[in-house]
Amino acid sequence: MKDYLIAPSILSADFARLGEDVERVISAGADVVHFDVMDNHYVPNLTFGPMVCKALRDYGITAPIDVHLMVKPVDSLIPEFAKAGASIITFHPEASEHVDRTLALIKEHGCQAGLVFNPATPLHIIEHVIDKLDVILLMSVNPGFGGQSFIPHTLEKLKQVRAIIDASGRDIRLEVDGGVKVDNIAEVAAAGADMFVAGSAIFSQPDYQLVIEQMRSELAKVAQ
Ligand SMILES: O=C(CO)[C@@H](O)[C@H](O)COP(=O)(O)O
Repeated sequence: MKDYLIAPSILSADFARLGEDVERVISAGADVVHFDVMDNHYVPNLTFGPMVCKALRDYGITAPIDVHLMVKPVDSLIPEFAKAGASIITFHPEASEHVDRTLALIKEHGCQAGLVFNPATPLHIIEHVIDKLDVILLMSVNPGFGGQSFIPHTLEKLKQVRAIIDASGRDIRLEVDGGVKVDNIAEVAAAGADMFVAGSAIFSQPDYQLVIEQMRSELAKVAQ
């Protein structure tokens, strides 16, 4: 099977017991912690910042932390998140005045770098910065909230980005975020994604391991 990564979005975790809940989901078989940073400016919701990322590291979380910045401006938070233990930092091109500089800043701070595309954001910028990308994240919902429905048009966009990545010959993860569930993950993988953010699908269930196993068994059905 392809090397697929499952990244639970802790937006849907139990904030009152965050360390415990994140440890539980990683022990249940998740690969990456997806850490949604919202500023009530770029998106209409407010979550957490570098202090909470550091608190998870101090608690003993060693899994990669995938920081998705839904903030504007972006740059001042990058050193803070790198210091706090982020592994991957992604941001929205609309939120940075200088996308190339922001990507370079992430890499200078020792993290993997990625761009995030909203459902209506065009993809043309990728060709200008592909040499600096470790991750491309396609939003399959409008950012700001968990529990929304997957926007079907994302499947076509995933196919386009998969073709761009394959043609580049570069090792770039194609991540998808929003409305990913057991019953659509295979279709999303078949369109080209290899990293799956899932919040409500995992954290709303009593048995995280069962959901993650069901997702992996759906992924095992995808033709290579
Ligand atoms: O970034 C976001 C929303 O802005 C996501 O990470 C959601 O948190 C995913 O939640 P589900 O759609 O899986 O419930």
